[in-house]
Amino acid sequence: MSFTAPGPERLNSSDCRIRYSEDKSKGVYASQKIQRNTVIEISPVLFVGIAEYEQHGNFDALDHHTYKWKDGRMAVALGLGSLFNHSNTPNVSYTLDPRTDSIRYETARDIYPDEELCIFYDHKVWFDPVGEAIIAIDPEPQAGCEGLSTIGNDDIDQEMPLNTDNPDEIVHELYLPFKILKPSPEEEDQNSIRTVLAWVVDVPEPRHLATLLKWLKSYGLDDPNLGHLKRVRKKDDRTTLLLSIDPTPPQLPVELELASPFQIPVPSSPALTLTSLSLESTFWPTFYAPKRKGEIETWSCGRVAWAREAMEVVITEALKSQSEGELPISAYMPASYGDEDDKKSAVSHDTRTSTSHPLRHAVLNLIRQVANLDLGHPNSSSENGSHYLLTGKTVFLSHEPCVMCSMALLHSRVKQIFYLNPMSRTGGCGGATCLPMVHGVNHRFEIFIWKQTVSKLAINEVLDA
Ligand SMILES: C[S@@+](CC[C@H](N)C(=O)[O-])C[C@H]1O[C@@H](n2cnc3c(N)ncnc32)[C@H](O)[C@@H]1O
Repeated sequence: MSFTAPGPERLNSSDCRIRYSEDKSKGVYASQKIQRNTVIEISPVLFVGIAEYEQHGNFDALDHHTYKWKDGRMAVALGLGSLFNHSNTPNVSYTLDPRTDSIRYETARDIYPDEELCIFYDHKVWFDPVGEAIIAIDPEPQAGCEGLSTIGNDDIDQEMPLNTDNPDEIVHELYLPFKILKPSPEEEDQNSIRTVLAWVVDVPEPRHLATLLKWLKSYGLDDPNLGHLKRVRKKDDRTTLLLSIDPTPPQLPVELELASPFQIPVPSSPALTLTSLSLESTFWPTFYAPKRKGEIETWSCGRVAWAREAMEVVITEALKSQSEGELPISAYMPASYGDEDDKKSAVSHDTRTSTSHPLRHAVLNLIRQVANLDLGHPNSSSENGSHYLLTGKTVFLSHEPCVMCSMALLHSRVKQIFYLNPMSRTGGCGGATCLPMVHGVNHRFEIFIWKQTVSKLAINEVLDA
């Protein structure tokens, strides 16, 4: 029997062919250009019951061609379905259709003649994948194939090959190499509204308002920190003007013969939801800015490539740390994507072992390093601790930060963090707790969890990372 016999000429309407390669044996290839989102194959499936599979399927060649169906049965895809090879950057997505007991394969991008058509099996595969260029694959090969990743609906996560020709092309959330931890909407009540004390004054004569508004401006009291609040409140025939949030009362123009200003609590930020709008407006009329809440920024190919590169640095640095006798934990703050003026970057390791100091975590070392960088800068300001601030920056981490480090990141005003290995027992960003989402903290940052964990960097799960 020949293992290099060409497959049949025309297999389906998309004219896909079977070809052989030394590394992967059979695979599916395009023989002409295929547009993105084209259904190239619908494979009916044959089912193998769980008991039957455990007795037989587990041990024969079919094991390499089975899909785990959502009800636990194993499914053998007929047609081309069993011949798609795996890629971490697949160009074909697949969905299981329980109504018709079939699997539908669709191109995730434009395909060119002679390109191999690959699907994404799972983050852990049981063989050494050939031709992968992206970050370290979990090296633990599994004894047998336990089926391709469990699929049961359309929400399978897949990575899309990045379009290097067009770095601005938006990558669909489904194809991102990371998950976005979305905060659940906060329960809002009167007590959850954050307020500051502001000076206000009653203005019995509405004609004085214009004079007072001009006066506020000339005295520099048109504070941008009050931009989320309306200047005037009209309630029950009473007109009140917002003056300032300074600790001392402003000196009002005497000729207007106004009563003394007084202090009241006003919301410290704009209303992000309609509920908070009505709650905040009971304190003082507030502007509604719904877009700012939980707004998830879009990810372009260029930005995803930047994040991948940063994760590669994190892995390399964590392994370096390990080779130096430390824990394999690292943190990396790259220059911000798309900001040519931002050159600030820093990388750090966990140094608990060499320093015999329990607080020398990678994150704390990173923040300390940034502080040192900034203190050495001629324009640095150490006022209010601002020299250690990571405002607007992204930090990439080999592990989910512990509660202490999560709090330090929160204080540092970091914009977002990415981490590889979750720490379910000790993590402060989704594991044991999620500090940026705790009620009452004064800053929130976005959390992105890389879909692929790296077992080479595994540490004891009760350790603080
Ligand atoms: C569903 S089959 C795919 C078709 C298979 N190549 C064949 O000739 O029958 C899965 C098997 O293909 C091989 N394979 C799939 N993707 C591969 C990859 N990226 N690198 C190496 N081998 C791969 C592995 O041996 C795996 O068990």
